[in-house]
Amino acid sequence: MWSTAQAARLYPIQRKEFLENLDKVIKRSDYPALDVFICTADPTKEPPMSVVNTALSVMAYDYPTEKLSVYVSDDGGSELTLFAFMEAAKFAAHWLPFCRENNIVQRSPEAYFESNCSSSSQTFKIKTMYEIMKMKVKHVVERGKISDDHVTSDEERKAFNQWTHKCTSQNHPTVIQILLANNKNMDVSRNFMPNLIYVSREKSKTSHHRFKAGALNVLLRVSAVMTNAPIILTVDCDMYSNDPQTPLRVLCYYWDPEIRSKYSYIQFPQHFQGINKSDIYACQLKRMYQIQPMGLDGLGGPDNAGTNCFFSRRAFFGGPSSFVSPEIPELSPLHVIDKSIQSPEVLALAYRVAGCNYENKTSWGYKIGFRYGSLVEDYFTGYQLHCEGWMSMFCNPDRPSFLGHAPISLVDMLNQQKRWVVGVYEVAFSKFSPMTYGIKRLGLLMTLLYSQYAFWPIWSIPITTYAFLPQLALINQVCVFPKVSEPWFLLYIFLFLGAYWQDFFDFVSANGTFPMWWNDQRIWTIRGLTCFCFGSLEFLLKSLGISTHGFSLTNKVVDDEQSKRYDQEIFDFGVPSPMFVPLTTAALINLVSFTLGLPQVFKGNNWEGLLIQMFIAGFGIVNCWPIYEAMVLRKDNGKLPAKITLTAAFLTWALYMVASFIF
Ligand SMILES: O=c1ccn([C@@H]2O[C@H](COP(=O)(O)OP(=O)(O)O[C@H]3O[C@H](CO)[C@@H](O)[C@H](O)[C@H]3O)[C@@H](O)[C@H]2O)c(=O)[nH]1
Ligand SMILES: [Mn+2]
Repeated sequence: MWSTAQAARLYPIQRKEFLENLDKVIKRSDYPALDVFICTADPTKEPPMSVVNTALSVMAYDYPTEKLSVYVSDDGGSELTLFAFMEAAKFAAHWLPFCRENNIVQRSPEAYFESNCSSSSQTFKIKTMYEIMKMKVKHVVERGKISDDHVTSDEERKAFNQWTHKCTSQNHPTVIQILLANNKNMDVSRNFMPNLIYVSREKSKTSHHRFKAGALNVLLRVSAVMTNAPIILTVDCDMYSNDPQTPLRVLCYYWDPEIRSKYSYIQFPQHFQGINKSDIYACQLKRMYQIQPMGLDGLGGPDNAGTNCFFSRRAFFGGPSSFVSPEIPELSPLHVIDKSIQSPEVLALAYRVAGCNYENKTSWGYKIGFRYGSLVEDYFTGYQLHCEGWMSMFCNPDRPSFLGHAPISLVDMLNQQKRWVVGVYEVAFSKFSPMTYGIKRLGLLMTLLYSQYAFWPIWSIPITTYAFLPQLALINQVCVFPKVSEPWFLLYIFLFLGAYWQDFFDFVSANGTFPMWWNDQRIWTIRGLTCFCFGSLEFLLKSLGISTHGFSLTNKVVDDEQSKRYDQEIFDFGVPSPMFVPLTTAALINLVSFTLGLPQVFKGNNWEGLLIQMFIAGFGIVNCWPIYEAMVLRKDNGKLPAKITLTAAFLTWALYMVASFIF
């Protein structure tokens, strides 16, 4: 595991773009078109207003509006989301010129109004407008239906009539709604606005919808029919643009034909907003999102992170020198659009390609488009593109190009990463495993790095071993490590200090602080005992055909009490998740073994032999501190449920008995 990570240290790259030179090379009128894909899947878990903010922030890009189209995929198939977007389209007519005329850099309205924005009367007016929209959308979402007085035109009525009482999120026809067209709709300053298109693909119980990858493939096809831009940006609904010049940065690379013919995507990192000071859940994932991609960039390119990524459309249709043509010519990246997006033929074809049976007997998801077969469709797609011979790039400007929200409760974070575990195993143990398939196509170094992710969850084996074995042995006075006086002792000290120092150094060089790093290593041990174990088990059960699993959305709604605890840096256990059981058991075993070991060591009973074990148990205790607090000291709703504590106490006793029997 350690050696796979070393490849990322060999050729790290840090890039810089010189936007001021762009004008010397390209005229604004020659900019290539850009299609933006935004995914959302459930109006209750992903508040529509947050999706609206994502969309508004990219619609306000510093980019010619006639070249810009924003497609929103609503996998929840909800008229509430459509309603929110109808409101957003109206608000955009004010927001876009406001940003342009006042040179606003923060173009997500929510983030802008939260920051110390100017207090001019114009700002006040637009803020009021935003608040009214927000209230209206919130009200509609809370009630769960759209009352007649919210529908203002026949066109809107017609759109909502597509929902019948039979529609559910898993079973409904396609709805495609052009909310803004860049040759028709003008803002209040009489400039055209970008295209804004709502897409809810057809879903039926009888055909697999392939989660996010399926949604993105529908957008790939619908956008091919409507605008067919050569550049595609994918953004999740929990992110927003934090820099309106981001597409210009992309052009700095993309405009070079040499680069265009070799590179499939340019990945921007995920930076998060609202993380507490020492990032108690290590949600920034600094290593995965910021440190490693720089290293990968020097070897062949970063893996894909699902969001904040600019793709070349061509990359979805075979390798750089082996074009795979789609089943109908209208979907080809080479196809030239000669009709307006509102024309009936275009719409009819768009409806057809969004149908749930359209992909049957085609190459979509296998040779074309985003790839199916893994819950981490982003990792898998990026990997497949690299295997086909594409390269990719990592671009990390000083001002974060995108900002997003990370889960702020422990269980949300663990559930999210449990899904990732299942996803990476789906790749690791498939015919596409980096060890067998990747190695022939990627070379050794890239294979090592892809394997590092594919086999990421096997960390649970050493972590679980270290959490229990030395401690149980300590309780029974059995030494499992060399004595202080033996030369091997030094090896352990060297490995421990070396690994921790290297880890710390990496972290701090990526602008991390000591408390952040401390939490990062704590969460690493927690993962090993929770989501890594449970994800592996889930994957095993699935492989044996005993259970199935889906894409469990990461929760994006938080209650006030929870976010207050988060701001105070207090761990949130709250729900009785089975994942907490091994964690709490480990916490108790470490405590028990340390307490029982201490008097023995003081008495001088074999202290030389037990020192490392005492150290590990002590280290475990320090790391488990929030768990003890949550177990006994706290009274709030985030404390550890009594059920978990009791189960863990029983297991601790059982382990103790078994161990004394064995040792
Ligand atoms: O059936 C689905 C499921 C999810 N989504 C969308 O996928 C995105 C990511 O979902 P989220 O619940 O936020 O998952 P995260 O774990 O936070 O996302 C990370 O991991 C995913 C892979 O598991 C990647 O797709 C994401 O880009 C990456 O940020 C969201 O916009 C969802 O709306 C869909 O469109 N359809
Ligand atoms: Mn997310």
